[in-house]
Amino acid sequence: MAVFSESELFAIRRHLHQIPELALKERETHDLLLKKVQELKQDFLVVKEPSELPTALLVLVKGSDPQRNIGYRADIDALPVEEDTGLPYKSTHPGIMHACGHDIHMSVALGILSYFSEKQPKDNLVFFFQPAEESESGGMKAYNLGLFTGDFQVDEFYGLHDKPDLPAGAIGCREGTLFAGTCEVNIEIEGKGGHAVFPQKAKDSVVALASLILQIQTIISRSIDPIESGVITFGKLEAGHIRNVIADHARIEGTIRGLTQAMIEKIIDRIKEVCQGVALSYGVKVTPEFNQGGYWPVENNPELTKNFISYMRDAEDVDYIETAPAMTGEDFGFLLNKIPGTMFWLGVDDDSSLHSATFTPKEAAIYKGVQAITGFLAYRMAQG
Ligand SMILES: CC(=O)N[C@@H](CCC[C@H](N)C(=O)O)C(=O)O
Repeated sequence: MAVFSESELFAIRRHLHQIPELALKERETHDLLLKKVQELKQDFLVVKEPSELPTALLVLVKGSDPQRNIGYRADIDALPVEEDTGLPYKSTHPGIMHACGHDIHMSVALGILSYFSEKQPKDNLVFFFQPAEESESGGMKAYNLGLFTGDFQVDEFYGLHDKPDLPAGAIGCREGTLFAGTCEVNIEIEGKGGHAVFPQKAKDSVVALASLILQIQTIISRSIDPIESGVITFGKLEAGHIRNVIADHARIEGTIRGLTQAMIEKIIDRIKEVCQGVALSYGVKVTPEFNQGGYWPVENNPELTKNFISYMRDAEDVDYIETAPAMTGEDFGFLLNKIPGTMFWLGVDDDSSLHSATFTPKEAAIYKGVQAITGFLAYRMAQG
């Protein structure tokens, strides 16, 4: 029954780090978050555990004289990455790791929540611990299930992502687009198998696939305006069974990135055309499939973001850094399309990048983040 101290937040973060879980399976994480919320003073708190999205957790902090409901979102899922940090508190779940720093996001949110559980806010605050940011569009699911209605309605939303190339605790932001929109792309190739030495009798899906990948990569260099830019990465490839049988089937899985929805749509259209061309050239069937879900470009609301930046820039204890747009994606983009708000970065100072097995964010960022954001929320509420 007190505000979590810096050392308590470190302990919470380490515990969360040890129990990473994949999208929509964040049961242990949910239970730990709930336990921590239950340790707080309950006078102003209302907890919602939606059965339709069972690993999500919403906590309302009732304001003393509410003019609006301010939302704060922290994502809670982890990635299928085998941790290689050597940390004494490393993941205890084989093959799964908080390699995107959502353990930091959750700890910061708990720190802010604990502060306002003791010091009642003026406005209502809605904390949303969101499952499934890395895949499965948890933010979109929550919105479409109507979780932000009634007492949990949100008028403006804020949320952060950690950033390894900013100093620990620094706040980064920009007006306009902060994160790219993303779209998952899977492509199946159906050819005809046969003996390795009779290629003329087969339709080789591996050769078609090799050509397809190289041609698709030219979309970025040849089909789009270099000033606007985009990314296509295939991170997974499957084909064949053995060296001396021509593979009848191949499949690739990738991700498309663009800073505008128009760019994503342009890349999708060109991929479809290239698939048709490869199908003709190699006599194979090529079937692309696209899934954008809730990973829309993260577009910060102009007024709210100007206000956020103005506070962070002027605040004495905040190291504010203007950042460029990033090609990372975030399903907070969907929520910000429905509810105005601001996404921003929290520096965690590490040489390893997000999603790497050695990613080791600096814990010093947690408390600095809590202080900067509680300061901002108090300022925002005082604006009337
Ligand atoms: C912050 C971050 O790293 N987010 C992920 C989101 C991935 C969304 C989607 N499933 C995709 O891969 O296209 C990212 O990879 O940027």
